[in-house]
Amino acid sequence: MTTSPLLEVRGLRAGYGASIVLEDLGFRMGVEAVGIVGRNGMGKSTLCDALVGFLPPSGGRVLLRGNRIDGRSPERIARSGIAYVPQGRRLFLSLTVEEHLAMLSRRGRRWTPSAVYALFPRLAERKRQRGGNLSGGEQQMLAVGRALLLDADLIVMDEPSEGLAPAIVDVLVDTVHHLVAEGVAVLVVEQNLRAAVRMAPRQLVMVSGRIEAEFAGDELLDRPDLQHRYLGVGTATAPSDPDGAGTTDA
Ligand SMILES: Nc1ncnc2c1ncn2[C@@H]1O[C@H](COP(=O)(O)OP(=O)(O)OP(=O)(O)O)[C@@H](O)[C@H]1O
Repeated sequence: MTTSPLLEVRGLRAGYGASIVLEDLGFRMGVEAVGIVGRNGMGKSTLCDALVGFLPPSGGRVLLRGNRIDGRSPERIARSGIAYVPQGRRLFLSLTVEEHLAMLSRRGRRWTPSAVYALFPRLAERKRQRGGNLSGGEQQMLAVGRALLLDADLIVMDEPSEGLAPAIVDVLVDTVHHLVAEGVAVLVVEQNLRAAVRMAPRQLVMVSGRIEAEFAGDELLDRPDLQHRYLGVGTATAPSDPDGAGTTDA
């Protein structure tokens, strides 16, 4: 008997009005961390929005543990088991850390605000601070913590390392590994190739709205030719420049 993968995406098509962004996009993942990398404008954020129901797909299928979820509302998809940490974190600037967490906390769930504070002790210290007074790293921790309270099977993160100090990126990398060890899958869109490789042992490369290639481990980090081809990393970038090689920005 074959079991369904955690997430299976087949022939996905989505866009904005007449402009089709995702076309025949497919991949599968289990309880693991998978990175999505690619040049700007290839459709990575559109894929996140299509998976979580913010942008209903116009074709194809999204299956979570074998059940179709495409066409469901974002609320139903969240209840089905996919949580979203959107780009820019989208927190309430006037609500405190504990108010954010209390809003989503429900009796009987595995993830509680205390469990989130145990994972991110920094948030416990900042409990009474408003969203607008948190640092970028603290906001990202809160956005991840909020997603965890949904007890999701899969967390979709759109550019979580954006604008964060290296030490906070380390915390995020550890968090992703911790989640996978706890049975929570993570699909992470990253501009920062180095961060993507550290978070996820599989990276899928998006080109013009499709998954065009897949790489394992740090294969991409050692291949400036592939970085140039798939990620637009310039040939002018010295291979010894860790920041240049670490970003997928063109
Ligand atoms: N709300 C929108 N309305 C119309 N077009 C959009 C909208 N959002 C994105 N697009 C277009 O869809 C395409 C894919 O954008 P998307 O943001 O998904 O790419 P991306 O790979 O996430 O890039 P980036 O890293 O720059 O965010 C781009 O051509 C973009 O201009």
